[in-house]
Amino acid sequence: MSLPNSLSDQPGFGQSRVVIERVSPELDGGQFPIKAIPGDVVAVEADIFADGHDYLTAVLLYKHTDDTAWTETAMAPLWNDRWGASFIAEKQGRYLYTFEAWINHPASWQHEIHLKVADGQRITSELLAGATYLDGMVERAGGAKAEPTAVATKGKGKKKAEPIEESHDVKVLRELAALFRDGDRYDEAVSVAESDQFTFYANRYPERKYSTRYVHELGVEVDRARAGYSTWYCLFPRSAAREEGKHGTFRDVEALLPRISNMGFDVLYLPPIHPIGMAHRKGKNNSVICQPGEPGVPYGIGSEAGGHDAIHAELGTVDDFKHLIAIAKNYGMEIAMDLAIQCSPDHPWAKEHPQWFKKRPDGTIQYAENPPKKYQDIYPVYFETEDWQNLWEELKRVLLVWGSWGVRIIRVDNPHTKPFVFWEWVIAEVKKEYPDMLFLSEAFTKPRVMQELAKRGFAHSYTYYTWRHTKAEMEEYMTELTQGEMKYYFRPNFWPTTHDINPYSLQSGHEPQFLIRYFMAATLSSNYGIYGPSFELMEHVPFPNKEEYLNSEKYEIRLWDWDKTNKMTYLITLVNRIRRENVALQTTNNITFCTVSDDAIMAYLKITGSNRLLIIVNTDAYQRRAGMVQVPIWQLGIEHGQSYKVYDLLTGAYYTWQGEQNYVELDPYVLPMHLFRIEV
Ligand SMILES: O=P(O)(O)O[C@H]1O[C@H](CO)[C@@H](O[C@H]2O[C@H](CO)[C@@H](O)[C@H](O)[C@H]2O)[C@H](O)[C@H]1O
Repeated sequence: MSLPNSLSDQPGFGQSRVVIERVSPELDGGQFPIKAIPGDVVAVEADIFADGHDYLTAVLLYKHTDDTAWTETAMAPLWNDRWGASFIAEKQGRYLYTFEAWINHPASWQHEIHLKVADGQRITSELLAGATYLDGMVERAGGAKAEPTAVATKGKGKKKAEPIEESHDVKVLRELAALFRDGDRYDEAVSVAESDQFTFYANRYPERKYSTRYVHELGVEVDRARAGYSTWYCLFPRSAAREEGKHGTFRDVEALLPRISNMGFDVLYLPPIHPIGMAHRKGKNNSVICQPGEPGVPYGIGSEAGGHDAIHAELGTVDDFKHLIAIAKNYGMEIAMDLAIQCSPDHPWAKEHPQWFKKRPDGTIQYAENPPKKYQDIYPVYFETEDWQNLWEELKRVLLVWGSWGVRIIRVDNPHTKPFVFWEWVIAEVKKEYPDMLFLSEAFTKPRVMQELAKRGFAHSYTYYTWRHTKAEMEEYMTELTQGEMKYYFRPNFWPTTHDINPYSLQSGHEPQFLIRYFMAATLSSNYGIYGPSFELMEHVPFPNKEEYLNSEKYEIRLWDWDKTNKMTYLITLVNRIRRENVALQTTNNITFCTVSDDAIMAYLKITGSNRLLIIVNTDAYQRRAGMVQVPIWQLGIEHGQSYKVYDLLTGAYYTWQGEQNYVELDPYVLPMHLFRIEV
């Protein structure tokens, strides 16, 4: 908008008195969309005010980008010039929303006459002003102007206008205007002027000539439901065989699907499945020397057999992979692929597009690093290459090939070492072809960088959950994720461990600690995942002095005991079932922490509609803890002194509680958690 001293010739510029600002949500001045899933209520607010004391009307306008017309909904004043409204993002895709507001002169007029009449003043002149408002309403209701009743026709003198069938509203409004002008019916006119009928018509046919339209049209990116609620299981397909020393195949993975689906997982994430290079191939335990026969790291992508659009032959063929995707679908599961933009020196790109790799002055290429980690078996791709357009197009092509195989979820390895603008472009491009595609950002880095990736289009993001342990840390982190601006665009995906991270907190192998870490991930966040067989078996032996696993299957084929069941597999299966049956666990931001007298017991309410859960966990894996939980009964519609039942969905136990303060005791060696459904 130009400055006032430029005396803009924009129509209405000098007459628009309403200001619209401090819109929420609005990300970075409208640069990025907020996120939703179909059916979400998008609640918005703005400061809307004008000079003087006039009454205002404000509307929220929204539309799906497939629609041409905007839908309008009235905004309600909240407090101190803050206004609010909401709409439902019904379908997938992009919605836009903005605001418009204007001075509601008839409402201001009506308010003033109320005061004058109450003060005993006569309002004859005011009624005439009211009549002109009604004339305006007549016009906007589709009625012809009151005067003149004849129209001029060029060259033929005056001709009588054809009588037009007027609408009910027009007739009523004309009658009211006549009434306001009829000095003999003063009392009747005053009563109409003060009536709801007048308010109704003033709102139905508003004068919007000098309205203010908000400067931005803001976006809502609506992803499919799995963006909001998903349960991930990671496995290396080459370790899916049931025979020592045998390379696993996609068919072996298919054989595991019934088990993984019975445990309640709906996304099966596979680390890279492409040919693995020979040059600088790594050996067992991250050794830079590879012994003959060692399989290398799946992230060392590319060989003579192909690159990112090829499949590692020992796993199967493209058709086998498509078959796996189809069978997984029968079990209600999706396969997520891993995008790692890097190349073994043997990758076809290294030979065909040497300009995509940065050469050092001596002509060699520096291997990739994520300090302090060294990835000596791969070249990083050089995004500052002069040939960047072709590089981007090739990466997009790869993703479209994966889409053509039926893949609709992609976990992206280290996205934070590639330009943000690339992600924004490629995600949008791929979604044009495959609107269902979801991207998970595996960025363990600075907060601002993680946030920016989410804003640019990643549907899910890895988080710091893995390193948040105490009740205080957990509450603080959850508050940051769910109460501030991040709640609009950053969907956390909680992982207690990953194939890269064997956290110090779990290296003791202490079972209660594993159970607690699992349970919190699955109940704090609607999206969570586990590094499958390793986590189930509570694998914990570290590579010395590192947060990594000894004998990691990143470097070797492992034989897992897929038949093993234990307390962890039991808890996982049960909690995943509870997550499916309780909608309150299918959203992350519906959380309220409760005060507990013990500093290790954490309690949180999760409420969606009538589904009300109270989750209590002892974060101290070594000691029995007890304390009083303060239940915010006012949020639950429970009266002081009223008793209510809490039903533990984990154990089947019922407790009768009363009022706000209730006693809990949790022994980590028995079961360090409650998952209560509140029944009033
Ligand atoms: O850097 P991160 O900790 O986020 O880990 C991710 O990226 C790594 C590089 O792709 C990847 O590392 C693994 O693959 C490398 C290339 O083959 C190899 O040199 C590393 O030793 C191995 O850990 C890691 O698995 C991935 O999740």
